[in-house]
Amino acid sequence: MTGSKAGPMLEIDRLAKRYGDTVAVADVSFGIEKGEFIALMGPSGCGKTTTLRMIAGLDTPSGGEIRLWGRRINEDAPWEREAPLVWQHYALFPFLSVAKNVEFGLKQRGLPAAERRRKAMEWMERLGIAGFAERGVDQLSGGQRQRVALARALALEPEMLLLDEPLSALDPHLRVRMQSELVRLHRELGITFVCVTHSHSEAFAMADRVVIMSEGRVQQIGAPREIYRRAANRFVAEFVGGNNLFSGTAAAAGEGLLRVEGPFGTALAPRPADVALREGGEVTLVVAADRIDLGAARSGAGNEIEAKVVTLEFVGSSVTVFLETAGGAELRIQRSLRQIENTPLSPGDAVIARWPQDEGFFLPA
Ligand SMILES: Nc1ncnc2c1ncn2[C@@H]1O[C@H](COP(=O)(O)OP(=O)(O)OP(=O)(O)O)[C@@H](O)[C@H]1O
Repeated sequence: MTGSKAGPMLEIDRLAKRYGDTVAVADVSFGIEKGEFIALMGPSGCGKTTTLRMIAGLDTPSGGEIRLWGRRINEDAPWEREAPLVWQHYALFPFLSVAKNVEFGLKQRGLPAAERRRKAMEWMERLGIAGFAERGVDQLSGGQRQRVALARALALEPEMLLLDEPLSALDPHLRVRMQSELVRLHRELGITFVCVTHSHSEAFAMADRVVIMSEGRVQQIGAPREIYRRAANRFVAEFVGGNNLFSGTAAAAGEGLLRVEGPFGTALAPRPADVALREGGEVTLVVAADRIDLGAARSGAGNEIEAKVVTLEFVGSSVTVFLETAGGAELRIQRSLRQIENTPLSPGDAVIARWPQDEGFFLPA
């Protein structure tokens, strides 16, 4: 093994990929630590799959560098890479048994038959598919096939596992179960996982850090909580959902606070120290929908906005209440079903939306 083991395991440095006139990846840089679970997320066409394919060695970058333990690997074929990067998807061999599928990569590596079988059995047991070892993969359910694909990838004992939309073919119930199985495997094995997904819930439930991409660029990298609670820009604030974006004019309000006035009303929030927001300029205040409370009357504390209930949307045990302010701005509030049951609401009701000043933050100008 060459290269130093200090610093990130994998470095993506100003990576770019063009197909003719199409820019699939414009300029992407980030590092991955050994043992991390990273999710690449973004809207369709943002370049996440292309980024993963370049890490896997299935596509050659047009610009920039990929370094594994400090060594450039741009031109290395997948099988030449010091750490085998495993592409995990659904493509199993339908004419081979489960065991033969799991053994496949080991056979290619020239492992003796007895050792292949032993290793394959170990992984099949670990993933709960040993009982189907001799069955054809076409006789398995979606979830069982997914486990075969995982066992086949993990039998190679890779340093890094690359997963491309690993759960998208499963039904919602199974998806949630496999999601926690992937998290458990990751924790037990200590292998680095890099997963591409378009699903917020998947990325935020599984990953240590999420990389949010748009138009071939990274918009934000951070722990799920960090991204939810403090979006770096408008794209992320809108993409992750669950946020209110209030636009208006800024005015100083003393004591490190900035006031914003707009169609939504008036609110105060901490004046950002690191961002140049001009008084009298246009600013956008972000307030998470689950941080806003509802009341029947003003209390005189924090930010309070008068509004009318427009509609309520029920999803599982969570409710989104859509409100309209006197100035015609939309405001959304997220509550649990239980909270709503305690104070029933109907369209047309007049309410006060309130939140503490330090729950809001301004987007960079
Ligand atoms: N082989 C190719 N030839 C030409 N254009 C390509 C090729 N592969 C990808 N692209 C283009 O590059 C852009 C990024 O594609 P990519 O597959 O990386 O996006 P993505 O974020 O994974 O999207 P999705 O979630 O839809 O899979 C898209 O505009 C796509 O059409």
